[in-house]
Amino acid sequence: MSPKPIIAPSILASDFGKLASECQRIIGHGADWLHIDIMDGHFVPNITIGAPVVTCIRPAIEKTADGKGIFDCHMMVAKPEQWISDFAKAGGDLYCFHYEATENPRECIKLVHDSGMKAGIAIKPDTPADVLYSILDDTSDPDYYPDMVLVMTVEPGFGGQKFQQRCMPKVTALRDRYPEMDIEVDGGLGPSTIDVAAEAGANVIVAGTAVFGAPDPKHVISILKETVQKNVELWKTRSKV
Ligand SMILES: O=C(CO)[C@@H](O)[C@H](O)COP(=O)(O)O
Repeated sequence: MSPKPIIAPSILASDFGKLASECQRIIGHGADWLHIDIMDGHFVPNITIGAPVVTCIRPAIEKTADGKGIFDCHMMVAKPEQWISDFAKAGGDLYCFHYEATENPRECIKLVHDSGMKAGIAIKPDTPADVLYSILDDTSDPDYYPDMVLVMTVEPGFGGQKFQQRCMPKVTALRDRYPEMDIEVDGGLGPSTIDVAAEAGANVIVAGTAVFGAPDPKHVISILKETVQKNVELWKTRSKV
């Protein structure tokens, strides 16, 4: 099955003073998922929110059968294994941890699946994509297989940074090798950078500043989604060449 376009605005760019209504507003504008940036001050030099805040916003967002309202928790934390059960209880749907933060990524995927959440695995801009190949090539046990890969396009830690185009060859390599995988990109994405990200092969688009800061977020979300959609056929042709 072809990956579908998924737009996941990062709530880091929202007004935290009215977080629940900000989440509702952006879902109302057509966002598919909410990307929730969890930072612990250790893995990255910044602190954001934890599971109690996720618990508070969960009742405000309905999850629908077609996959809207998913809480995509990006765990920029030093010990990803430690928070799995808290985020599962809080209503997280997808728990995306960093490859660089754990000694045993396969075991971490299994623990996330055991908690009832989907598992994502993220790499920072300087981490090569091929570190993931042994995990992604081994389809023998779905418990140990990630549901999504996240290629960071900025150094994790802060919103509002410049998109790093140098990360695109990793997205292309992953898309060509894993045509059905959900591949997320995160950092500096918006109407001016979506073309290269979508052409490379990203289908899950995180955008914070570009969506929450836009006068017309609905328009921005539709540009992002349509651009991914236009590229889905291109990826198929490319991977056959
Ligand atoms: O994980 C991060 C930053 O660490 C991202 O989710 C950013 O928060 C995205 O924000 P923009 O670059 O779109 O403003």
